[in-house]
Formats: sequence, C-alpha cells, structure tokens
Amino acid sequence: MATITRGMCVFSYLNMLPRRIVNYSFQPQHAENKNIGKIVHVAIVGAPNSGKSTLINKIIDRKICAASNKVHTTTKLVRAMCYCNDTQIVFLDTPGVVTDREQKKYNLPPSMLGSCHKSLRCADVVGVVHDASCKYIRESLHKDVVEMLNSVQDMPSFLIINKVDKLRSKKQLLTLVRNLTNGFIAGNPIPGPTNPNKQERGFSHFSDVFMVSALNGDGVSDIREYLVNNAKPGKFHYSTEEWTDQTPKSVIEDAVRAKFLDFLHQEIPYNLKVKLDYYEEIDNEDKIICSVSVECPSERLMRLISGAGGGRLQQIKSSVRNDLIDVFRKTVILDLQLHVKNNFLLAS
Ligand SMILES: Nc1nc2c(ncn2[C@@H]2O[C@H](COP(=O)(O)OP(=O)(O)OP(=O)(O)O)[C@@H](O)[C@H]2O)c(=O)[nH]1
Repeated sequence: MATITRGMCVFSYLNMLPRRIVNYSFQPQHAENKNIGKIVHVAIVGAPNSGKSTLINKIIDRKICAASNKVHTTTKLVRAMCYCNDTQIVFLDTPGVVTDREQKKYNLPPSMLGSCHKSLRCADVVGVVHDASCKYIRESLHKDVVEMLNSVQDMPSFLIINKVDKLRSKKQLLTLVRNLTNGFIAGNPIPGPTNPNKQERGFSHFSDVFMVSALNGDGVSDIREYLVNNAKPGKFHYSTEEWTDQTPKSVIEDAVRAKFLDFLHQEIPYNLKVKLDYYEEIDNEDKIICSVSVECPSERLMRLISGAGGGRLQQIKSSVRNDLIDVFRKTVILDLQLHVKNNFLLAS
C-alpha cells in the first residue's frame, strides 16, 4: 500500500494507488452480534431545508446525514442510528417533499419522489420537522406533508418546530403550535382562545410537539427521550458499531456535494457530478485516504468554482475533511479535484 506524503503530486499518487473501494467500516455485522433491547424506527419528514438532517445529526452526535443551506441536499432515503442504553433508534432521513417542477429545475434523481412514502412504510413513528424561521411558510404545514400524514393516520406522529433560535419573540410559538396542530395535541384541545372560522392549516393528530434548535441543540434531548420511551422490545436491526446503512462511498460523495451546495450560488452546484475515485482505510493508523472528483459542466464554471488561485476549492476541501473526521472519527486524507467531462483537471 502506497502512502501519501505532503508534497506528493496528486496525479502521481492517484496513479500509484489501486482505484477501488476497500474495507467498508459501516457494513452490517452478523446477526448473532446483534443485541436484544428496545428498538424504534423514526421517519423524519418535512419541507426542503427545514433542518431534518441537521436534527438527526445533532441527536446521534455525528454528521452522518449531509446538510447544507440549500434545498434538496438529501436526495435519497438514509438511515442513521444511535443507541441510548438498551435502545436502538433508527432514523430515516428523507428528501424534502419535492414537486415535478423542482425535480427538473434542480436536476434531482426521480427516486426522490417516492422516498418519503417508502420511509413511512418502514417506520414505527413519524417526526415532522417544520421551519419556524421563515414568516412566509411557517404558519401552515406543507400541503404534501399533511397529505402524507393523512395517509398514515394510525401511525404515531410528532411535530418538531425547528429553528426557534431565529425567532425574535417566543410569544408567537403558541399561535404557531395552535395553527400547525389545528388546536389539538394527543386528541386534547390546546387551552386558550380558538377561532371557529379559522381554516385548518395543520394536522390534528400529533401526539406531541417539540420546539427546538437543531443547530445549537436546544430541546433536542427531549426528542431523544420521547423516542426511547416509544421504543418497543425487540432485536437491534444493526450492530452497535453501525451508525448508518450507507457505504463510505455514499457518505463521502454526499458530504462533498453538500459542501459545494453550501459554498456556491444558486443552481450551479446542482449540476456537478461528484464521484469517489479512491477509498482506503488503514486500520492500524486509524486513517482514511480518499480521492473525489467533481465533474463541472464547462471549463468556465470549473474556474469559477475553484476561485482565485484555487482558494475556494481549498476552503471546500478543508470543510469537507472536517465533516468526514466527525463522521469516521479517524484521520482523513482527502484529495479533491475538479474536471470538465473528458477534459481538464484542477486539483486542490
Ligand atoms: N438557525 C438555524 N438553522 C438551522 C437549524 N436547523 C437547521 N438549520 C440550517 O438549515 C439549513 C438546512 O438544514 P438541513 O438539515 O440540510 O435541512 P433538510 O431539511 O435536511 O434539507 P433538504 O435536504 O432540503 O430536505 C442548514 O443551513 C442548517 O444549518 C436551526 O435550528 N437553526
């Protein structure tokens, strides 16, 4: 196995190393290793950018689910697990609800459309994340989310009002809760004045409501506790060493894609193709070496993305590396290259 030294040219070490992916650290263990305790599967659904992935990452204390400041960072169903004493919580992170028009506009995979419904079929309970920070959308639940909840009315559901750190006045939260629950929680009317003429804007069958900031962690432990209390006795579906059902390839590619979404404007990052070219775990050194290439639609865009003197690409690379260290809890050596299809190469 070739090692990489700091000054080594990126092209030479890529040529030296075998182009394959080895030693998946997240692969399922044998069934006999699985513990018996309590287990709960939780589908996390909501509008795009409401903070679903950020919330899951905060609860499990690992950046397994890719998150960014742009909509549609999550493009497929991803499982992320955590363990609280004898309980395994399996989160199903879903893409934000997406219309046919958005799918075309952002060049999104068609599989996204069915992911939320698929997650509901695998879940014991559903958590709806709602963004309280945007005044244009905060007063009602997304209509597709309500439709989805109505299709699984027998499944316990809870509401998570997120981004409360962005609210100037917390007084509006009670009105918000009333609107989003149609004035009912766990079958009980919320005390206080009601407006009988008010149009229904939410879902009447939530069993609980949480007000949180997924970003800074406020209120997040209450959700974890609620889920532990709702878990049922059963065999763990994953071993306690597993944090996700994704392969390292998928985790790394999604982390890179999310970072390009964070750093680049408008629709530019949605048109990039991210590919893991090389991955290797060196167990005795607790180290991961990986190389990722990003295909740009044109040379002009490639230079724009790279930034003056490659500065932006360096920033992206360093930020991805920090996220991957958080995911794998190992030293990460990352190479990140931009290229135009069958053409030019820019290395960070
Ligand atoms: N201020 C604040 N920002 C938050 C909070 N939670 C999430 N965010 C930010 O909201 C943005 C979207 O977060 P994501 O976790 O990617 O949202 P998502 O719902 O998974 O997004 P999609 O992939 O589009 O479905 C990111 O920039 C987060 O940092 C919060 O509690 N407070």
